[in-house]
Order: sequence, then structure tokens, then C-alpha cells
Amino acid sequence: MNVLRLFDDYLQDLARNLLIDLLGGSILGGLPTYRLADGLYLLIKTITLAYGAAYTALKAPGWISDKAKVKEMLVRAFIEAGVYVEKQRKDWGDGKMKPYRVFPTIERVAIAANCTTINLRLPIGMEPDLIERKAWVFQRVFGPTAELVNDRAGRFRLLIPKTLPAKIPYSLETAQAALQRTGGFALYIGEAYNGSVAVDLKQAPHVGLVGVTGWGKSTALRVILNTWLQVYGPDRLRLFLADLKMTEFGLYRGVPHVEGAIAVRRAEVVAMLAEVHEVLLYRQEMFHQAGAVDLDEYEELTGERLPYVAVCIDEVASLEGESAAHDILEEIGQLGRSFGIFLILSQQRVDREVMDGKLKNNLNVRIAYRMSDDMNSKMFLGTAAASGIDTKGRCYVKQATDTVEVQTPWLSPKEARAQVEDIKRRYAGVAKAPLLPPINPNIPQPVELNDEESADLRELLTALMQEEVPPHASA
Ligand SMILES: Nc1ncnc2c1ncn2[C@@H]1O[C@H](COP(=O)(O)OP(=O)(O)OP(=O)(O)O)[C@@H](O)[C@H]1O
Repeated sequence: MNVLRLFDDYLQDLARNLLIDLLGGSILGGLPTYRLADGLYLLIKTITLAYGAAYTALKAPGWISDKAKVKEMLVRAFIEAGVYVEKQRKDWGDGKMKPYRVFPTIERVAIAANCTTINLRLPIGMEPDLIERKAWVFQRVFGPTAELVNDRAGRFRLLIPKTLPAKIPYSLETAQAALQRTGGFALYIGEAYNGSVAVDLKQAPHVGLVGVTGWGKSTALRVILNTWLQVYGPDRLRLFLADLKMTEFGLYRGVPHVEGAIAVRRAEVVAMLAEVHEVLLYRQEMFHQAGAVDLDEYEELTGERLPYVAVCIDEVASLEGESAAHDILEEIGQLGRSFGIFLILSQQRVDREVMDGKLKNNLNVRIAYRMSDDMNSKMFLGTAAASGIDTKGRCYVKQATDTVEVQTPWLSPKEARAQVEDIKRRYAGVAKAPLLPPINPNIPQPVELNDEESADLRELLTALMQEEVPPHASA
């Protein structure tokens, strides 16, 4: 009875507060509303109870069955992965010893809006590395972003992210905060179920971005480049851009961070890479002189700040057969990180015919938008997940052994262009230090002559050639 009374008091309070919210305290307090209020309380209580009952009746089977479904899938994963301990027990019927399996105990299944969390306790006699080695099975059952976390002795947590929103508007503040959180020189990719995703290029310096046409690669490149341009000045970042499709990087023409012209022909890309190679060699020499092992140490020892250099090539497969370009890309892949030189290579497919194995191996951050087939997805990510992507701007980001599902924010070409125009205005007239030293005046260099100088030189040469040949020279 007491419980009912308490419940009724609670409803009475709820109804009173609601009435005061709706009608205002002074009206309700100032009128002789006893009867009216009693009637309203009753009505509101009835509605609240009916709503509560209907909500529970509709949701409860879902809660039960969703949890049951997760548990059933989990046991399937345990069986498939062999994550159990086999024991013997006496059969009650025939009295014979028979084997049985002990699975990890599912302590809790919590289904939240963005992630399902399962707490597991290992049975006595099971080594933790048995379940850790088989983490891939959970990814196969629950999706490639399922993550197994070792909490403490014998306790694990399996995190299963829910689907992400199909469209997220671009926000510079969000992107900037994500870059800052890494504490390094980072690249912002987008939003995962548990927050923003940015990778520190000082840890994982080279990025491969793949996906079939029309599913978000260009947008991703815009998000990456526009974030960089708005966060770093040309004193901190220089870009070498190559766009063999001639569709991507046009809007960055004239941006002070961009070195030289945007390369659009194979020969131009080769020349651009030769220049990046010069920068690498020059930095190698500078760091050697200063006794520094990498860019951070160089800056610490000399007090001189050098810009990071990012080389972005769209449709890198178009460089097939350009062995000089491939050699340079490989060298940057191996040495670039120490010298603050990073690669972002985008491509539609990754099979052997279009992407060199050595080049692919150097790409330690892999971003896959929708891919053409399971084989390409597996070759790039180690899972077929990217071929099943059905949302534009959705990708899987793989770094070391971790794969997360990410939605790239939507940044329209128009908005991107407006941001770029702002950047150009912000840095108009600001001088930037060259990446390579000025040419040494003591070393003869090719010079361009005007017409008059050319005529003088021609005259001089003719005179020299007409001079008599000394007798000993003709012997
Ligand atoms: N992050 C995103 N969020 C929402 N929609 C997106 C996103 N990225 C792309 N889209 C949608 O997909 C379309 C194609 O995107 P995008 O041009 O980036 O693809 P792509 O893979 O680079 O194609 P292509 O290789 O042909 O340039 C866009 O016009 C837009 O409608």
C-alpha cells in the first residue's frame, strides 16, 4: 500500500509541476481551482500512466530480444573462434564422462544510442591471449569496427558501434579540436561513433585514400586540405598538389601554401616529385649538419621552424611506368616522416595492376570509401567491409590494426571555395621562406640572354672559331 501511495504522490507532484509549467504559478495559485485542478490532476495522471504502459509494452520485447540477439551472436562467435574451455562431467543418464564447453560469462549487455557494450569475464583456465588473438572473429560477426578492450585481469569489453549519421555538416571548430587533441601534425578525417577521428602524421606519415568514383573521395580531400589551410599558415605547411584528372585541386590555385603550379600532366608530376626529392635531400643535409634525427629535434637544436610538406596526388595510378616518380615516392615513403614530408595518395582501386605493392605498403593510414569489390577492400583494409558501404562520405580508416568507421563531414565545393578565398586574403602579401636555398652564385648557372647579348655572344664565338689554330694543336 505504501508503495502505491508513494507512486501516487510522485504522480501528483509530476502533474502539479506540469500544470504550473503550462499555466503559470500565479494563475494556478491565485484562482479557486480546487475542483478544476483535481480533475486536471486525474486527467494528467491517467495520460502519464497510459503513456508509460504503452511505452513499456512496445519497447520491452525489443529490449529483451535485442539483448538476446546480441548474446546469441556472441556465443556463435565464441564457437567459431574456439573461445571456450573444454571440461568433462559425468552424464546423469548413463553415468559416463562427457565433454562440455565453458564460454566466457556475458556479464552485461548495454545497448545505447551509439554503441553496444558487452562485458565479458573469462572462465577459469582460459588465457587472455586466446580471446585477444581471435578478436577478428568478433569483427566478422559484429562488423569491422567492433573493438575488444582488455579491461583488467580476466575482464574484457566488446564495443559494437551503431551506425553513424548519413550526413554531418563540416565544422572547422570540430576539425581543429580533433587536430589539437593529437598533439602532433594531424590530418582530420571525420566523425566516428565515439568522437572525431584525426591521425597524427608524425606517427603514421603516409595516407592512402581509395574508393570508386562518386562516393566521397573528392569531398574528403577538400575536408583535409581546407582544414589544414585554415589551421596552419604557409610558415608551417607547404603543399605539392598533383591532379591528373584535372578536376580536383583547381580551387587551390594561387593559395600561398601551394608550391609552384598544380601538376596536371605526367611530366609535370615527375618534375614536381623531383623538386620534393630535392627538399628531402636538402633537409637530410641540414639535419645531418645539426646532428638532428628528425624535424622536431632539428627545431629544438637550431630554433629554426620548418614547414611540414604534404604531397597530394590524385589518381596516382596514372603515374604507371614513370619509374623515376615511383622511386621518389618510395623514398619519401621510407624517409619522409623524419624530414616532415608526408604523402596523401588517392586512387580508385588498389589491385596489383594499378597500385604498386611497395607503394601500398608504405601507406600506413588507409582510408577506404566504397570499393569496387571484396578483393580490393581486402587487399587494402584486410576486410571486405568497404565494398558494402552504402552511404556517401562513409569510410573505414585503418591505422596499424585498428579499423574505425567514419563519416566524412560534408563540405560543398562552394563553401570550400569561399574558405579558400578567405585564406588567400589572409595571407596576401605575406612573404614565405623558400623550401630550398637560393642558388650558389659561385657555381655557373644557365642564364637567359636578351637579343643584344645573344648577338654579342654569337659574334664572340665566331671570332674565336676563326682564330688561327696554334701549330702544336694540329699535330
Ligand atoms: N561526406 C559526404 N557527406 C554527404 N554526401 C557526400 C559526402 N561526400 C560525397 N557526398 C555526395 O556524393 C557526391 C560525390 O562525392 P565526391 O565528388 O566527393 O565523390 P568522389 O568519390 O570523389 O567522386 P569522383 O571520383 O568522381 O570525383 C557528392 O556530390 C555528394 O552528393
